Amino acid sequence: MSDVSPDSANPSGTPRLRTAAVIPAAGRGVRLGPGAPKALRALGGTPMLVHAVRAMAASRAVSVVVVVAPPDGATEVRNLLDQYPLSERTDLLVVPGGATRQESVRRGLDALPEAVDVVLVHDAARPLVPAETVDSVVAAVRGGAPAVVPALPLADTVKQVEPRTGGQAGEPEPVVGTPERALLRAVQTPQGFDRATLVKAHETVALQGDGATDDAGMVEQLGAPVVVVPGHEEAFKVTRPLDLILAEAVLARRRATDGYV
Ligand SMILES: Nc1ccn([C@@H]2O[C@H](COP(=O)(O)OP(=O)(O)OP(=O)(O)O)[C@@H](O)[C@H]2O)c(=O)n1
Ligand SMILES: C[C@](O)(CO)[C@H](O)COP(=O)(O)O
Repeated sequence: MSDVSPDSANPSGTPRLRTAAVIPAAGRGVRLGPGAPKALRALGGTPMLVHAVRAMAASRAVSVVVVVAPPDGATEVRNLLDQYPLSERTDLLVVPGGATRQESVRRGLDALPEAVDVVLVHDAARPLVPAETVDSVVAAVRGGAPAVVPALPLADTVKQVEPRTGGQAGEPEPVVGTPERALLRAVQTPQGFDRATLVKAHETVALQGDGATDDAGMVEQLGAPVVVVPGHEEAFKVTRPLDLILAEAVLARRRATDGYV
């Protein structure tokens, strides 16, 4: 088993290398519908972002959390998070985000303390990821994988289509293939990385202007290996209104059975 013990000073007093979680939370949440930025919307009466920060801090491997706030909202987010203090072993930083998820993650990476060698990138929009999933991602990175992705097999058959851009919504789209479902995985976060690998991916791929939808995709473009570990069905992303209903139900069950706050 790899070392996922808490980060702290070692007996000689030299700071140990540390694991940080960057939480991009600067999106609007257009698909969720009108309202406050998605990360600040309530889930069980508590902002979704607070659940996501707690989910990262619940892993004893994580000692630094960097929240990437909406570009004009870093002070507001800092003040909000100060109302939900974390344990003393977790440092919290808040920085302003950018226009795209990729840019927001890069700003989070720029804020990392020097001693950090492993970085998790976790969507604020996945507030209910269990600590075991976080731990298994960190363990795989500390075990030597430069990029680790939690993922689940697909429940639906997937079709590749020729998209009808500019046409009427709902216009039939020709199917051009059916990928073999057993070879596919639906990817979640936190994705875990050796820091140097992720920084290089962000420098290189971002410069090429490629709009990768996840961080591991950028590492793939570098040609570095990426591995998948089992994800968790409760690590789903709150994207559309129905997801919020599901998240409320999961949270209510946890509060009733696990004493979850
Ligand atoms: N400029 C952006 C865009 C997205 N994100 C973050 O990236 C995560 C995953 O993105 P997604 O669920 O797509 O969030 P939104 O971009 O907010 O959603 P939408 O596309 O519906 O607007 C979210 O935690 C979101 O806050 C970010 O930090 N900066
Ligand atoms: C990173 C991610 O959550 C992995 O599934 C996903 O790619 C984010 O995509 P989105 O389009 O920003 O929701």
